[in-house]
Amino acid sequence: MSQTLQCDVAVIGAGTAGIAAERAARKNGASTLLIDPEFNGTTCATVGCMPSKLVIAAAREVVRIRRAGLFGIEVDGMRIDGSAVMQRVRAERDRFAALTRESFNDIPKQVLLRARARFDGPNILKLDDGRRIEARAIIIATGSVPILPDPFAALGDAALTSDRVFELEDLPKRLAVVGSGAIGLELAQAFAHLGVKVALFDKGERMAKLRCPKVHSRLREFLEESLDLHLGVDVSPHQTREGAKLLWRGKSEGEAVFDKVLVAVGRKPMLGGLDLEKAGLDLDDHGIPIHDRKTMRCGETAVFLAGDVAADLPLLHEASHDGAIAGRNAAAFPAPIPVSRNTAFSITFTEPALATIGEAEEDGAITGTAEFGDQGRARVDGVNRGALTLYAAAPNGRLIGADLIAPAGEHLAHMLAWAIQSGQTATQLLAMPFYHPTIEEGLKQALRTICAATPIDLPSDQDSGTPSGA
Ligand SMILES: Cc1cc2nc3c(=O)[nH]c(=O)nc-3n(C[C@H](O)[C@H](O)[C@H](O)COP(=O)(O)OP(=O)(O)OC[C@H]3O[C@@H](n4cnc5c(N)ncnc54)[C@H](O)[C@@H]3O)c2cc1C
Ligand SMILES: NC(=O)c1ccc[n+]([C@@H]2O[C@H](COP(=O)([O-])OP(=O)(O)OC[C@H]3O[C@@H](n4cnc5c(N)ncnc54)[C@H](O)[C@@H]3O)[C@@H](O)[C@H]2O)c1
Repeated sequence: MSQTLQCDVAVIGAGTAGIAAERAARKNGASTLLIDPEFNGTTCATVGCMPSKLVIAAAREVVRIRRAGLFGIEVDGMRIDGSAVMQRVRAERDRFAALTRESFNDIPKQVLLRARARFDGPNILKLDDGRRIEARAIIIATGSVPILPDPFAALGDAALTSDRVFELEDLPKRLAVVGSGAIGLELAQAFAHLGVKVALFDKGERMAKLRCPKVHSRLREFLEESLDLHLGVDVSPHQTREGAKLLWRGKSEGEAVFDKVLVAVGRKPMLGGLDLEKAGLDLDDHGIPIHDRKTMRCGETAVFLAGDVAADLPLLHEASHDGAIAGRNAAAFPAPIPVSRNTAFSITFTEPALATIGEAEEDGAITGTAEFGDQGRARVDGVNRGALTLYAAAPNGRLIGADLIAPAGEHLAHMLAWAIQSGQTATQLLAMPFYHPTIEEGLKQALRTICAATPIDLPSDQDSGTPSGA
């Protein structure tokens, strides 16, 4: 007879969300089980955030070296050793992945079950090693996987997804990137800066869900400095003796042959093989269990979601927050405690960084814009390019969102997300200290435009002028 294990909370998937969920449930007094077939490290460490940022870090050094001439510094004989670049990416990536695996040592041994789980009833899981689990509550934290449409899969080894791209032994000579979401933008531009001949394609005309046309057109301009960009096109791939041939039709037409094609057309929640129909869950039109983001609970059931599988905001910090919420609420089942969620924001690590924060649309929203061409500190550092649009609510100028592509963009994005979450108005932000000369001073222009559109005066003890180069 198969062994049956019992626990308060069973967590399926030991990624960022699952680890956080198990930890939160155990901290809240629940007996837990954490199930994963691999315990191989998270998507973030192995094939996601960290290896992609390692490629970008190498590319950033190239950009800096190329910029040195601006300061009167000539760097002769720069040579990019593609194999060394990719070796460092993998070595550092492996270190991050090993650290994640080591963190499993902090979890009591009996909690970890190396197996693949599926539902056998609303509170019952069946493992592929024959064991069964009866749990008071179950958290699904199985992540997401890259989408690889059949015509691209037919390219065989020439087709890459983010799961395989970091395994490249060397930089390809010609790379097509299909999809201009976060993965496509980051990797297309980074590989282009590393000397790869890159073409980036998207069937849509708006990249990275940007709302501000001005910020979008600056992104376009910056990308086109190093790669060929084709938006609004249908791409069809063909395998030829010379390599992978792509034909595209739509807003532009053409064909070209590439050594590799990075397919970055989105990720799908990993729900296949879970036998969800046995869990008694209501699904939405995309097959995702309907859940409440404030509790991560699925309807009135004892099942919770956490991380990419929930398909809300497939980002690392959201996965770990989902996990903490789901874990605590699964432990407290059947009395979950709703929480309010953080201001949504995403940063795409292009050069310069791109960010969308909060909301753009609201009745009577006021906008304020800033450009970085003449911004003091940005000019000093030779990074004076970019645009920023702030969105604020009428009538008092409370900040609700922003789109930006700007120097120090990731830091500006954090500051703005924190200001938005704490309900600050443009006037209140302007009353904060701004050091000089910094890129943060570049915000003043946009904040002042918003203040001017509200009935609330600028703080009377504040100078409304601009120090030299601010
Ligand atoms: C290339 C790339 C770059 C990224 N860059 C960033 C970034 O810069 N910043 C950012 O915020 N986000 C980034 N992300 C997104 C981020 O990596 C994800 O949002 C996050 O890793 C999701 O974590 P998760 O716990 O939901 O999933 P995962 O870490 O994938 O964990 C899911 C786990 O579930 C297990 N599992 C699946 N099915 C079963 C089953 N039936 N039984 C048991 N276990 C199962 C899997 O083995 C896996 O261990 C990036 C993603 C990619 C792909
Ligand atoms: N910096 C970061 O935070 C970061 C970095 C990388 C990934 N991520 C996460 O990973 C998720 C997945 O990233 P992604 O870039 O794969 O997906 P995405 O959903 O963000 O973008 C996919 C893009 O592919 C396009 N597309 C879809 N089908 C196509 C086709 N057949 N031909 C041409 N274009 C097509 C879409 O129009 C879209 O622009 C992101 O949503 C993000 O949450 C985050």
